[in-house]
Amino acid sequence: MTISQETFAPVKWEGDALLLLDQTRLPVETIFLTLNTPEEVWAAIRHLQVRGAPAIGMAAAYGLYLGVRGSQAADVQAFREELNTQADYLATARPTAVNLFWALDRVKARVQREGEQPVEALKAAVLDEALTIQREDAEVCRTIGENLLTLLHDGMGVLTHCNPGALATAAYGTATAPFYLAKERGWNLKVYADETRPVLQGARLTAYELQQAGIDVTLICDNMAAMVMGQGKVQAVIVGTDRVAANGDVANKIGTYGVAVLAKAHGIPFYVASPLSSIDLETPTGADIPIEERPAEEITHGLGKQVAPDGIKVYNPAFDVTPAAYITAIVTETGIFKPEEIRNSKK
Ligand SMILES: CSC[C@H]1O[C@H](OP(=O)(O)O)[C@H](O)[C@@H]1O
Repeated sequence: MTISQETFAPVKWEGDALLLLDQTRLPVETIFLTLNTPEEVWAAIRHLQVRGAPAIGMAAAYGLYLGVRGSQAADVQAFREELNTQADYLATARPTAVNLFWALDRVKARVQREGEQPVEALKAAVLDEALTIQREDAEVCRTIGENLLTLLHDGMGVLTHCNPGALATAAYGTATAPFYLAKERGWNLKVYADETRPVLQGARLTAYELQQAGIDVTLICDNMAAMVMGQGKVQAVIVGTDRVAANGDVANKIGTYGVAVLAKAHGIPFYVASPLSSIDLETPTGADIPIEERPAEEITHGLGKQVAPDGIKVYNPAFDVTPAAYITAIVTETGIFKPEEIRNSKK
């Protein structure tokens, strides 16, 4: 690998502050923000300065610590109430990626497990759990990559959508993890990255991180995916996810459903890379996944340039749901699963 995974770390706890790589500035500028309050973390998540399900969870966990590190709570109960208030606030940043809620719940459960400790010890436990979430995510993503590699071979063409990359995780990414591991093994996978309108995570982030790592990546417009598949350039599709429902339906960046239909039409396997932290067995089906709608300006003023008439009606769902029937397999750190059997991934 020509570049360290550290380069892409979306968030870093350094000293006594949260450093956040502002992903709205990539690929042209590499700007790190120092965040000191939960309000700043909330805004960074909402405005996609940090994005990607695992990275959102990590940022929220650190945001929770920023919210309680100054607590003057007189006892454990009062501290827990403050913690819950901050968690409830951070949980309103974005609705679809279950990792946001998973991470907040995990920190709260850690404090619950600590029992009757001095408040200062509980604060330390909050930070420790946030650090642990980030540390574990890197290993989870590498394992997902190793499991995905068993489905691929040297020289394959693989299409991906949005940025399920190192920038969305602690390292390696989920769907991009096999690309990095293949590079380490000397394989030459040919990656086709959908630009992913309207926010262009594929063009701005996936193309950037894979190119920086010396991986063979070709950027295409979303409307070119069918042609690339029809030309036989793609032998597999791998995408990330923001939430997997109990029946194997998958919420992911808008446009994923269309790619899955195209893959099926071309007889191309469609894999979803998902850490267990993105699998939500409490959500029965894809129809129950809240889909975030984002500002019209993301479409009418793409990257600041007006491209549509004033006052035009806009529909801007940030995610769609791919039915389990279009998914060949969901690949987690615990193995490779048929979507309808995703419950087994957590056994
Ligand atoms: C590995 S999770 C990445 C996931 O998150 C992206 O959405 P957003 O950029 O809006 O946070 C997209 O759905 C990716 O697949």
